[in-house]
Amino acid sequence: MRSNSEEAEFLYEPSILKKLDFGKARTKFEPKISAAQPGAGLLVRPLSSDDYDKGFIQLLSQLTKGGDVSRQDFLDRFASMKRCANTYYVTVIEDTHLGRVIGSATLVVEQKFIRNCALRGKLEDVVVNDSYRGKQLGKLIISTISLLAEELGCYKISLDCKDQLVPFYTSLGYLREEGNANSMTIRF
Ligand SMILES: CC(=O)SCCNC(=O)CCNC(=O)[C@H](O)C(C)(C)COP(=O)(O)OP(=O)(O)OC[C@H]1O[C@@H](n2cnc3c(N)ncnc32)[C@H](O)[C@@H]1OP(=O)(O)O
Repeated sequence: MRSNSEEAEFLYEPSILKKLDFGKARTKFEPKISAAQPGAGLLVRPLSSDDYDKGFIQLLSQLTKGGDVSRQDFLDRFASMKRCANTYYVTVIEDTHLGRVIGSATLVVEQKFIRNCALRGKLEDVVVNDSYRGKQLGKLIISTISLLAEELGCYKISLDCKDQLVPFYTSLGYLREEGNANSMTIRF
């Protein structure tokens, strides 16, 4: 499970992304793209331990407060996520010409006892670099995560988002279920 760079490693096995059937995606791509064929100069892959140097943390700062994450902080968190096997699927889009991470989203797979020890997916931390927006890459990374959740056997996937993004996620198959669409929070 090595990435391109000699010592770098992927967070999870990349081959699973090639298996995803974009014929089952809940949106249309025009022109057609998929995780296996995202377009010239782009690569959809798991987060790699060398992505600190490819601008991953700067990308996340376009989503929310990134904070002052050092290379060691990044590597420690990467290793900690990797130890939680089959749980964290941080997935990125790389501009391979520039060697920069320009999109990211995370699937968290929660293990449950209910529903015969089911798995539930959560979509987290979706972001596309602002100079790459409007080119279907948001749709691509979210569809990748949704199909990955299905491939891994999750019985559902859900997300929290701001009101203004509801139409966007609705166009990707996410629904506000009647009587069950509240997200509640305590902030610390
Ligand atoms: C669960 C979470 O993580 S919620 C947090 C989501 N992330 C953010 O808000 C971070 C900042 N925003 C971004 O990174 C991007 O704007 C994203 C990820 C929301 C969308 O990325 P893009 O690459 O621009 O999306 P993409 O090109 O696939 O857009 C697809 C469609 O959604 C629409 N869309 C994109 N952003 C928005 C938005 N904020 N509100 C409503 N519609 C939107 C586009 O107009 C487009 O519509 P079209 O197909 O009819 O032309």
